[in-house]
Amino acid sequence: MTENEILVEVRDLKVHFPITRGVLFDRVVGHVKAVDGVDLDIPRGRTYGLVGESGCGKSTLGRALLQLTPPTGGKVTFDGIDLTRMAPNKLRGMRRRMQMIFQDPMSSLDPRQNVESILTEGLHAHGIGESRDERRRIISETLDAVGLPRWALSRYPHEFSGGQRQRIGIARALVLGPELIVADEPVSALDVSIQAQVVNLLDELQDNLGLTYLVIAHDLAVVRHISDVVGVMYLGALVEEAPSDRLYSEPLHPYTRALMSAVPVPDPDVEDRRERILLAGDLPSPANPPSGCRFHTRCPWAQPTRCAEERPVLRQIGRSRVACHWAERIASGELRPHRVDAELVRPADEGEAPGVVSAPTEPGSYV
Ligand SMILES: Nc1ncnc2c1ncn2[C@@H]1O[C@H](COP(=O)(O)OP(=O)(O)OP(=O)(O)O)[C@@H](O)[C@H]1O
Repeated sequence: MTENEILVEVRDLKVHFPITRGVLFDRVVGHVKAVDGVDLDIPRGRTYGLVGESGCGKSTLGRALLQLTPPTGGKVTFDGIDLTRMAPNKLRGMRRRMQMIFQDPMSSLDPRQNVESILTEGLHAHGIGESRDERRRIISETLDAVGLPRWALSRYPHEFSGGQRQRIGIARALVLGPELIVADEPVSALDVSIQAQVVNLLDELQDNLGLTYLVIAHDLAVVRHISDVVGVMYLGALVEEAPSDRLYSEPLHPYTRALMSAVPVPDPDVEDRRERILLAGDLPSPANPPSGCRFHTRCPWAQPTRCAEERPVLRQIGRSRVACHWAERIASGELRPHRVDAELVRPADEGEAPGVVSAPTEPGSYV
């Protein structure tokens, strides 16, 4: 493996779901542009975190990357192989190398199958293991790797706690020896106390097995600790992508700043003074996205020129890629946030400091 070898390359990926109407015959009356032109790279052995509010297209992107949802356009290359042009039978063979972990292990595990049967099923489907003994060995090693005891094999999913069920879900993916794992909200159904254990397990498995992850989460804290690079999605497109430390210390896109400002800081002094940006209004419909920059209808920094007409491309600014026409001038403080159907409030002790925009929406409703 070479340093920074790209395992997954996504180019101009689009997934548009048709909206149909009609009594006798379905007519296509529009499209939900769930993913609408995404470019990203995931280096081998690294973790790409994908964040954004509900409905912005994260899951659809993850599924399209694995070709579980057929893309409408664009290209996904895995280890140099173009998956979007692959015949279905060849793609089935590739699935072994690319696995998915789901949010709710209870609904993704068949309650009628015991753990042994759940794990053996994948081995059979992909013709892994020459003999029964060989398959048993693979399964035992996988159980050890995810920290489940041997007696788990004869038990059924409902006999386990949420955290253990997620370990079964991870084992089911791992038993096939994948290189890439797409984890869609892997811990959001778990108690906070259990979340860290599962995140640590994913981390440890990556170190031991050289796995590559795409971790999808609406919770910025989950993604922060596990990701090398984080991409922020809004209405089907990436608005910012940066190394994890950089994104959290210096968010450049107004939407990223809004997301970050919703995360509480443990230090009470910093917490009192930190910028809070509550976005106005709801997420527009992906069937009818705003013109120009999709975020301009909610952006506290939207300008009278360009924003409503010209769709910004992701462009490199320092170590980040940002899709905002004004990112540099916002970062320097030259452009100030203004009222967008929202009330501008300044922290009492900060005078002319950047404004805090409060909106008549539920706090936290956008993350
Ligand atoms: N099979 C489908 N048919 C039609 N529309 C779909 C389909 N799957 C997803 N969508 C729509 O595509 C958009 C993106 O959905 P997606 O589930 O990818 O978002 P998300 O960011 O993962 O949200 P969540 O965290 O709530 O799952 C939504 O508007 C959703 O309603």
